[in-house]
Amino acid sequence: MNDAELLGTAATWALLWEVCATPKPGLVDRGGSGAHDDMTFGTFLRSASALAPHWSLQARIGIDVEDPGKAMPLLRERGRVMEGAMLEATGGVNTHKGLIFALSLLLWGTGRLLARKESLRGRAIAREASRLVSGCVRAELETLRETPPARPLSHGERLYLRHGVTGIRGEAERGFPSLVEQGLPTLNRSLYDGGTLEEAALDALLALMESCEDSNVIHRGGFAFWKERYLPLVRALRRTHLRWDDAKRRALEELNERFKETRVSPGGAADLLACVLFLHEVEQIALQTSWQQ
Ligand SMILES: CC(C)(COP(=O)(O)OP(=O)(O)OC[C@H]1O[C@@H](n2cnc3c(N)ncnc32)[C@H](O[C@H]2O[C@H](COP(=O)(O)OP(=O)(O)OP(=O)(O)O)[C@@H](O)[C@H]2O)[C@@H]1O)[C@@H](O)C(=O)NCCC(=O)NCCS
Ligand SMILES: Nc1ncnc2[nH]cnc12
Repeated sequence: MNDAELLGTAATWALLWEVCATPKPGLVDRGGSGAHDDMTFGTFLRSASALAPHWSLQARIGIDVEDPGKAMPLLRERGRVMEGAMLEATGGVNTHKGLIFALSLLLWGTGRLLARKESLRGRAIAREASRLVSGCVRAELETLRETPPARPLSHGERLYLRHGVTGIRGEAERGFPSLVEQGLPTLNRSLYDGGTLEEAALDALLALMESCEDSNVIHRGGFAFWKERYLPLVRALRRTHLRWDDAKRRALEELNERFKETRVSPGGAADLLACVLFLHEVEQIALQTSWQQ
């Protein structure tokens, strides 16, 4: 396998682990469909399979194309092909749209560092990736105030205009702070403490739920719900259950039941979890190959 193919495999591995990790509150996992009535575990496997051949091409752009201004249109073009493949595989359901965007940026960042023979640490990859989207909150969201488009606004765009929520764009532009300051360190700490990869992934998911502006939760539950109910609930669960035991699993299952009733889905945090798993896998591969750690 060449470097781009190896990175593509790491991306698919991350998508599969994200959906397999169980129990996830409100999300699709091996136990069920959470708060979703239009997708199942099988839908995610189909989506991940359809996306699998494309990730190495995004990594290849990273290895070959140095200039972010030249790389971004190429990544977008491939991203649109990927969205088409996803929709075809899932019968029109949006399983991984946000992730196609975020992971394509990270694959480019990883490819760049590889080409420059620099250290492949998660933080460095995220910083590099953010160069692709510098100024995008202003360019894509703030300008909506001055020139509203004729088409319907996306959930993310509407939430920015109403509440200043920057969602995935803000996360990417700021160098993915939820990934590098919360998700990845939490995953590593949990593994260091003896947790399984699944337990560590669930710990990372909770950390991401508490730290990111999840436009999926906010659009489904409302801004006040997110700030006053959802965030305190997640914070309390994390503080009460520091270690893995039956009580912690039960608490996650109970939260899943609550989210199912209220249709709350932390889809943005799920996408970021796949990104954390990808960064973790890249760091692991770097330990075992000639890549710089
Ligand atoms: C920039 C794009 C990602 C497109 O943005 P768009 O404005 O079209 O979409 P958003 O509404 O902003 O949401 C994008 C998806 O990103 C995920 N997400 C949300 N918050 C975060 C976060 N804080 N960090 C990371 N990721 C986040 C989220 O994906 C999950 O939600 C899916 C379900 O979403 P959706 O269908 O909207 O929700 P439902 O409730 O199911 O819908 P209804 O049935 O009620 O309608 C779930 O599967 C997760 O994957 C958001 O959905 C990019 O795609 C794009 O257009 N790029 C082209 C332009 C570009 O490149 N711009 C550069 C910008 S920096
Ligand atoms: N496991 C999951 N469930 C629901 N939405 C998601 N978006 C990304 N992963 C997801």
